Amino acid sequence: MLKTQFQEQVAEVIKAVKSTNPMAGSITNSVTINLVANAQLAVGGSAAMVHLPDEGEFLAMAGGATYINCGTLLPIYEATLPTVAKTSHDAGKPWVLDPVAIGIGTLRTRLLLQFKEYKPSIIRGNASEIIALAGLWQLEGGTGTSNVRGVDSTDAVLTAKDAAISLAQWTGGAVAVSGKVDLVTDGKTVIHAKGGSHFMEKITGAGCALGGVMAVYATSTTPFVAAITGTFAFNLAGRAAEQNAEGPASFQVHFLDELYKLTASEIIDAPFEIEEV
Ligand SMILES: Nc1ncnc2c1ncn2[C@@H]1O[C@H](COP(=O)(O)OP(=O)(O)O)[C@@H](O)[C@H]1O
Ligand SMILES: Cc1ncsc1CCOP(=O)(O)O
Ligand SMILES: [Mg+2]
Repeated sequence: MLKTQFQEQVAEVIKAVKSTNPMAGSITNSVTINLVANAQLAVGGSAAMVHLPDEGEFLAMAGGATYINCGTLLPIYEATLPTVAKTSHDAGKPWVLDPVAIGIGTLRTRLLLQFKEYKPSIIRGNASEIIALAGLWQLEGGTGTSNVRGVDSTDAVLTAKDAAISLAQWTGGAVAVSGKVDLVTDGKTVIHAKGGSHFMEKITGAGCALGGVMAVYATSTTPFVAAITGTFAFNLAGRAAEQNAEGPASFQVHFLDELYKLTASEIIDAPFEIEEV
């Protein structure tokens, strides 16, 4: 696809979400739940966070897409997460997976393994998480969880390229690897997108919020375009927020303002390169 065709589709979904206020429900971690909801609202979406299986199922059917983030697991999630993933998959509804902290504990490993058959429409993670998920699913480019050190990446984004491509080819959706330069792929085309801010590594939840925002965009376009749109929005808003930030706390405040202010005509300024696989 041509660069201008991506830009047109990204501008379209930015406009559509602002005018339709689509709902994307989330089952997400207790550390960053508030930032996720605020980021979803800032771009024009509607947020709803739940923990229980029947409530998750309800949101999956009522909303346009669902976000699952396994950051802080509790025993109830053993029932909730597979129910929501299966409901979304069987209903043909898009769902976004953030495999936060893959490798910690047996429940997380079991759930992430189970998600393979429910084919998340978008998988979003940092490089270490994407490599580890491909490893868990026994796909090319994946390895064990040896480089996962909690929730932060110890790998460079480009080292996760093969893992991202094989995950996308398995799901038929999109995979986004975040970092200084982000990589988004649908298994055929790879987008390399620049921008953002070093402050995004100094606040917790930039990645979680990005997954939640991708779910909002996934209500209104293809998984690949939704993942690209979220990535561009965060790169532009992060870059702009840094101009007025004195540290991580003021950065987070400015970041939400910049996400809110971002328009369809500005998003076409997001810098990116296209690579065909
Ligand atoms: N050093 C950086 N420079 C610019 N943007 C960054 C940097 N690190 C992360 N980001 C941005 O922060 C967001 C979250 O990415 P990341 O920090 O990799 O996720 P996670 O929080 O899951 O580890 C993405 O939008 C990414 O582009
Ligand atoms: C710190 C932490 N611990 C468990 S989940 C979580 C949040 C991780 O958020 P992000 O990956 O977006 O920085
Ligand atoms: Mg993360």
